[in-house]
Amino acid sequence: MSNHNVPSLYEWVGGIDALNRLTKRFYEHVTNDAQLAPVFAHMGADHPAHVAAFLAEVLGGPTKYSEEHGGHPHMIRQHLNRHLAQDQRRRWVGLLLETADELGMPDDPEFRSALVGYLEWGSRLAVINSQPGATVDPLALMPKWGWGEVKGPYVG
Ligand code: HEM
Repeated sequence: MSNHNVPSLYEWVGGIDALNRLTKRFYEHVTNDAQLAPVFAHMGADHPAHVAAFLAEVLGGPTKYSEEHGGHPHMIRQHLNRHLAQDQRRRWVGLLLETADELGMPDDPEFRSALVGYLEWGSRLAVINSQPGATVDPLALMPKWGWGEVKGPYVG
């Protein structure tokens, strides 16, 4: 397969319908999870769809989250001052992956390692941005995730 024909992670997972199925089921589980339910007690009915649109854009799909939902700065703002803890972050990632298994999402090692790489990276940023004193760069670019590397060491 030439590079030109390599599908994006977005295409591989099954597009926006698959991501909507994933986040809908995931947040159903979240509301029944002792550790996570309190964190998401005030989320709106659109939260799963917003997170699906965000993931879609990160994974190489349509740029709807940037165009209609405020892009990366808006997402970061949603995490400010929430004092998220590592055990909550770990549960969030674990439950999302369990939900992907439950729904029969692609489970080839290449896709899952790329997905886990993004979820680890993104969820750790969410924790960092939820601590006191964190600020939002209004020009923050949307992360883009592909099949490979994390593009170098942490620079803050
Ligand atoms: C890769 C990791 C993550 C992504 C992509 C992500 C994505 C998002 C997005 C897109 C929003 C804003 C939704 C909107 O526009 O309405 C949001 C809000 C939020 N996120 Fe995250 N998030 C991540 C990790 C986490 C983790 C680990 C936690 C906590 C354990 C968390 C807790 C929250 C909360 C509490 C909100 C606000 C919900 C509300 O409206 O009340 N997030 N997240």
